[in-house]
Amino acid sequence: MALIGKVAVVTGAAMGLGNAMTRILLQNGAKVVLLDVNNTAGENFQEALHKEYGSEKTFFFKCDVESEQQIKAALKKTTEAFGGIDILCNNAGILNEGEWEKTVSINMVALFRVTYLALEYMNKLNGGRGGVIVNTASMAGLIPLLSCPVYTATKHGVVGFTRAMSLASKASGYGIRFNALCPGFVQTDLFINIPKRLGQFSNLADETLKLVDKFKVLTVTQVAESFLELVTDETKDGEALIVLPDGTSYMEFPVLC
Ligand SMILES: NC(=O)C1=CN([C@@H]2O[C@H](COP(=O)(O)OP(=O)(O)OC[C@H]3O[C@@H](n4cnc5c(N)ncnc54)[C@H](O)[C@@H]3O)[C@@H](O)[C@H]2O)C=CC1
Ligand SMILES: CCCCCC(=O)/C=C/C=C\C/C=C\C/C=C\CCCC(=O)O
Repeated sequence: MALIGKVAVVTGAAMGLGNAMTRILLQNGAKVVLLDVNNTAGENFQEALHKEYGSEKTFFFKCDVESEQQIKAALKKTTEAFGGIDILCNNAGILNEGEWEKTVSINMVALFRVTYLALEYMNKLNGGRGGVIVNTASMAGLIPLLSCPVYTATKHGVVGFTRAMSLASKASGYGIRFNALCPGFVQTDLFINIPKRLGQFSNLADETLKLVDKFKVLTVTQVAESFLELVTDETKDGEALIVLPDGTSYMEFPVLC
């Protein structure tokens, strides 16, 4: 799928992985709508992008993915400004075992809601152009992370949702591919703050650091390059792409029927 002229929406776009996804989409010719709850970081990033790519290629909306009203408004304005949506990157996420209900709300409930609301514009059955949805899961969506049971559960939920939506899309004719991105540890604010966010599992911080030593840490640029494959390669649908410093691989799931 060539990205020239395509319209992408990225949640959690202001910082970390979302920032790198936005950059790689722009570098490949897409227009990008940035959604983020952090207004200052979003406006600063938009200003930088306007200088680099011109003001026609991006715009930023302050949008909390937990708010149905704010998502609806952002998607409506995106379609009015750019004529449709071809790519959705559900990337906003947090890790906070202390505030575990909020972790479920942002990582899973909001991701489902943004997807359903975006389908109203993207689904070919609704007059949309089809396209691709990439959900940011994690290695913790495939393997349990001992210090983060709720984060692990949300990321397993994202992988399951992605795979089921892929099947629903194929069976119904939405014209939309669904893929999950499953990186290991990535050098971002979320990663840096892990020791402060383990809640009742803070006694397991050292065990977590051992895992970091074992898996090593990715840069956001490395992950964005793998993300691009899920967006552009039309053969990838219902996939979970593992991204680690020593390489990438597609998860092989059991086939029971
Ligand atoms: N950093 C890591 O080691 C890994 C991160 N991930 C996942 O990658 C995604 C991005 O995380 P990072 O870039 O590391 O984190 P980050 O903390 O650097 O960036 C997250 C961005 O999401 C935004 N955000 C948070 N809550 C939001 C909300 N309610 N509405 C809208 N925007 C919101 C933040 O303002 C921020 O700009 C998350 O889903 C995370 O679970 C997956 C694997 C590893
Ligand atoms: C500690 C929070 C990390 C949050 C960021 C994130 O999503 C990163 C996850 C990266 C990898 C870790 C996930 C699972 C690995 C856990 C155990 C593996 C043990 C099995 C083994 O082969 O040794």
